[in-house]
Amino acid sequence: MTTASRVLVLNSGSSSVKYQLLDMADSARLAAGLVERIGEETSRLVHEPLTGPGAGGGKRERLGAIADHAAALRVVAAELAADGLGLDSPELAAVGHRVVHGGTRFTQPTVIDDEVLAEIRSLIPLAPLHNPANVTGIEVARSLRADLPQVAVFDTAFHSTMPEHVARYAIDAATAEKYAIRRYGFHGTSHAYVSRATAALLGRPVEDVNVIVLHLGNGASASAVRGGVCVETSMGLTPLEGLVMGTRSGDLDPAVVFHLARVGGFSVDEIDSLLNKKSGLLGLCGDNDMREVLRRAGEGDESARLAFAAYVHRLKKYIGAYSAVLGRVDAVTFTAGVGENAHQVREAAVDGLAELGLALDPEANAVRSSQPRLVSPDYARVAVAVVPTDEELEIATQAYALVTR
Ligand SMILES: Nc1ncnc2c1ncn2[C@@H]1O[C@H](COP(=O)(O)OP(=O)(O)O)[C@@H](O)[C@H]1O
Ligand SMILES: CC(=O)OP(=O)(O)O
Ligand SMILES: [Mg+2]
Repeated sequence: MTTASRVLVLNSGSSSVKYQLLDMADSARLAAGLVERIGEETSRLVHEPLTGPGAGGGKRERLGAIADHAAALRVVAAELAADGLGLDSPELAAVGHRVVHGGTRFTQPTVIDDEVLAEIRSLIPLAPLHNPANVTGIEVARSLRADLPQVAVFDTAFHSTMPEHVARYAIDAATAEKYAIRRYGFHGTSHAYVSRATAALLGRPVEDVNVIVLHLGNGASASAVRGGVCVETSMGLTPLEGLVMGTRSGDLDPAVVFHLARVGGFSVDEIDSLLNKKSGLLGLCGDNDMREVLRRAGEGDESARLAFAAYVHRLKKYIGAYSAVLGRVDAVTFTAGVGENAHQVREAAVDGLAELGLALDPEANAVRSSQPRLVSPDYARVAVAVVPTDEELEIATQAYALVTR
């Protein structure tokens, strides 16, 4: 039995790496940071040691080009080492990796060996913005510390409980089977963590609570969770389906793709890039950051107002749809960058849904806080909650449970 109780979590996104070092003996955060704008001239690292000699000194920032994820991870390792928290530490029990796509095979946290890594690599076509960065994270961590267990925690895992008739697309069954075409769902560690935290906030057992979770970050997804079990989610084969996102379209008529190809002469790659990188809020108004959209909309900018209205309309549709899926809803919970911070989005999404039992307390909704909280009045049949997500803590918890089992 090992006494090592620390877990380093790497959450690699398409152009960023978020990381945390946690001590699972008491769930304490020992260091945290972020590298963003990887691949650009203006890359930025923010590192905060929360223990050891560097603690108390606040955040350290480094600016300057970081070419790719491998370079970013080396910089992260060096920052941690500078505080005596490097990968060579004997107190490390594991590295936990967020892996976005786990396909049909990975529905549980998994210790990574060569074969598992090859399988994660083979899923790159289903998550081209995410899985390559996840693979790089695993390779770099292994190269720095070969003896340490590396654990993959999959975004798709929490959604693997969706019933077959929810997960299947209504297309030819043999074709779907041959190409593994079905709805997988993403942001699962966040939906799992936030749905549990919502039950705790309501003071009720998870088994008794039905929650609609709205994870609104750069990528955005909704899920319907019945008694702690996911029964429906808005993302599908890839993280493109569903809500309007920062740069992704979410739902559209698939014939848009044929039309662009036949009439517009677009290649498949060009359409992929259009829908994943140049759509959503960015496509509608030229800005993908909700802060900027809100600022411009507040100044009367028409395209920003349109983008906001389209974003909120899609949210409302999913709240309505998932109310029908669940039958009884106890809470609607907002999380991630937009959900936790943009009170205007929460207000507009819930507006007009009194018949579904939803109402907001405007004063509570306007309060800025990093704590889980209710923003609905006591009389509301359905609670509206804001719960900060913590994918890193959830990944560390799952990874640590696996390696100490
Ligand atoms: N104060 C704020 N008001 C509105 N939106 C915000 C605020 N802070 C962050 N955001 C939004 O949150 C998004 C990032 O969310 P986050 O959950 O960190 O995303 P990801 O993990 O996908 O990178 C930003 O693009 C921005 O639009
Ligand atoms: C799966 C997904 O969309 O992740 P992110 O929001 O980090 O881009
Ligand atoms: Mg995220």
